[in-house]
Amino acid sequence: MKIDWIHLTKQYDQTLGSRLGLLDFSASIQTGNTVVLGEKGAGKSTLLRLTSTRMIPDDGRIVFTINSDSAFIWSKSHVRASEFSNINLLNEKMSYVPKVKRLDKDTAVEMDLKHRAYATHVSNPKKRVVEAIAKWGLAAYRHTPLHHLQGEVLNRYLLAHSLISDPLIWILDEPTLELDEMSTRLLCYELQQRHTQRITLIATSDMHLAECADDLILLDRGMCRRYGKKKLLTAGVREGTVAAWYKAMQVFTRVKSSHP
Ligand SMILES: Nc1ncnc2c1ncn2[C@@H]1O[C@H](COP(=O)(O)OP(=O)(O)OP(=O)(O)O)[C@@H](O)[C@H]1O
Repeated sequence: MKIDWIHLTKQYDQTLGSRLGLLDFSASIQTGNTVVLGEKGAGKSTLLRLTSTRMIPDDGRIVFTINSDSAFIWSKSHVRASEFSNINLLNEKMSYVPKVKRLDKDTAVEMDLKHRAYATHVSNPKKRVVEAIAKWGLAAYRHTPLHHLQGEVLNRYLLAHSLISDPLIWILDEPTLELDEMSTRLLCYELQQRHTQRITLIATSDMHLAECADDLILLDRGMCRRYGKKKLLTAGVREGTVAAWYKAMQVFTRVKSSHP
């Protein structure tokens, strides 16, 4: 299984000019945990939104290869009515957790998880929902309407919901922003369980979570600065950690931009 991003570009339209989301981004990832790093506005969320097919690239394409018989392409020219059923098939295999502060649905937590389980045709859906509620500490919120969820609980619900379908591709935008230590540990455990057979793409500024990476992508002002195996990239810094490597890259950027 792999994802290839090929010359991906996204520009946001604004009344006072346009803003660059991503520029000519090319990279390729295989099964494992890929962590996307970069400063504010570097393009992390843009890359995740495009990959989740919630947003259409202006240029370039994304190729999702599930196995030798199954591949999907996401590009401007593929967003034609005739191709939508294909993208729906891809979306059944993919879960995306965006950064959200509130949901505007009235459905109760348990009911919504059940809907997701039935809609994605998982085996033994009732058992799966019971397990998800227990695992993510949602028992006290089973009957709570989604629009009442916030902060920590909302984030745990989003993770539980996204995992119900056991997605082949899991996309997480800053998943630990509102998580406590215990839930963060649970997330890291989940990432370790998944990494041999599935793709997980995570944008984060949490260096503890970033250590769960197999691969790293570093974005800088919409462009790919570095990407590759975590082991190889972090071998270049004495501490051998993602945090130390990322800090070194930031210092290097500052020095470079002050001596153009
Ligand atoms: N909906 C939008 N409309 C206009 N510009 C946008 C929009 N979303 C993002 N941008 C701009 O695109 C660029 C990349 O934003 P993006 O959110 O992808 O970066 P990021 O690395 O995820 O940043 P952060 O860490 O702050 O979330 C930024 O300059 C941002 O202002």
